[in-house]
Amino acid sequence: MAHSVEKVAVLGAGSWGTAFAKMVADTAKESASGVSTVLWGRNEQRIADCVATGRNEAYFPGVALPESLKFTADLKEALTGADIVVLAVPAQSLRTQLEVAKQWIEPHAVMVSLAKGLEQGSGLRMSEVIAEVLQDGAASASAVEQRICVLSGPNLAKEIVAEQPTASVVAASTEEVARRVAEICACSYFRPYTGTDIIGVEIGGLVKNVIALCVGICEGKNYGDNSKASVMTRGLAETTRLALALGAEPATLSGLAGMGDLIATCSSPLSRNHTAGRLLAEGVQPADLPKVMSQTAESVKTAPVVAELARKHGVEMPITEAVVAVLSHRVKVEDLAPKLLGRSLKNENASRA
Ligand SMILES: NC(=O)c1ccc[n+]([C@@H]2O[C@H](COP(=O)([O-])OP(=O)(O)OC[C@H]3O[C@@H](n4cnc5c(N)ncnc54)[C@H](O)[C@@H]3O)[C@@H](O)[C@H]2O)c1
Ligand SMILES: O=P(O)(O)OC[C@H](O)CO
Repeated sequence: MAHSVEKVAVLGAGSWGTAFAKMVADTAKESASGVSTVLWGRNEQRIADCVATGRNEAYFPGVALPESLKFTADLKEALTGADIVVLAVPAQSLRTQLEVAKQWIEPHAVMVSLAKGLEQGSGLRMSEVIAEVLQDGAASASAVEQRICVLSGPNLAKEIVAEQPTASVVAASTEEVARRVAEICACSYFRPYTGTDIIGVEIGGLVKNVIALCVGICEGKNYGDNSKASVMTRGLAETTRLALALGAEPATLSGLAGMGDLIATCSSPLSRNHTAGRLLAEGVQPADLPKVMSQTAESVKTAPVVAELARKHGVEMPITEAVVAVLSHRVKVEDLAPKLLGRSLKNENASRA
């Protein structure tokens, strides 16, 4: 018997966590559902400022957050009684954060991953990391897996905070769970579609970051729209190859979590992955990116993990490999295009699947 949703906890008070929490609180208000929303952040001073001002100035200066949205730096308080837990911390922090949080997570709580990355070391997708951490002697693997959900799509947080119309995909192992999550965020400016292709949704979201970094390099080198469209299209082809090899459904990759997110991220100056590529082309060293940018660009750490996963499954991913070569100083940004264009000629559709 499914629990009704009374409380949603969002963990991670960065850009996407704040935007998502606002959306859940707005949805509750519009639908008069009575769902309460709490946003947890680890930085006590920042959370105290959010409580005092009703804004998260570090991420969205001047934006008033809903009055009903609660803020806390106390993880136990955030998680106690939460029917849905939304994980909005970067991919490489998720396992550590969840290990600490799991003692207070309700046994029935649905877990929603918002992160778009693969874990370094294990090569696992975020849904797999969550399953690994939450499984213990008490819960069967399938019972835990049924509670795991992912949400991904063309969702630039700054546009969502400005309440610009946006769509996305929520995937879980059953439509019923995906729908429960969709219902907490389906508001006047956000339309979540549901599905069961967790692999396709996750791979679409995390590989597009790598492709966006490559498009950012094109932009920084002042290449025009032909170059960018070529990288995006062939980027989608290699994303699809990897996703299908891992068991995804082809339609997911031409949907919101695949092509949709690729278009948004590769086209937008708001994208941190796109920005990271542009900065590399302008001469910033890969190791200096975190210092120069104050926010997370997941592709920098995820690209080598994607390349490794692809090699393991015998999938060719030339753009990803080229990005990894740039990030590891094996190829200069100037040599990226010759490296990609100089490969042996092939039929466009031959290696799609
Ligand atoms: N920003 C967006 O537009 C957007 C949209 C969709 C998906 N995403 C994805 O969401 C994830 C988070 O991105 P973001 O944009 O919110 O990043 P961000 O850099 O804006 O914020 C990340 C937050 O997580 C916190 N954090 C880092 N490590 C932590 C830890 N161990 N414990 C607790 N908190 C920790 C940071 O302090 C920061 O507040 C990424 O995987 C990103 O790809 C972002
Ligand atoms: O800013 P980025 O590059 O992390 O992209 C944000 C979202 O993933 C876009 O959907």
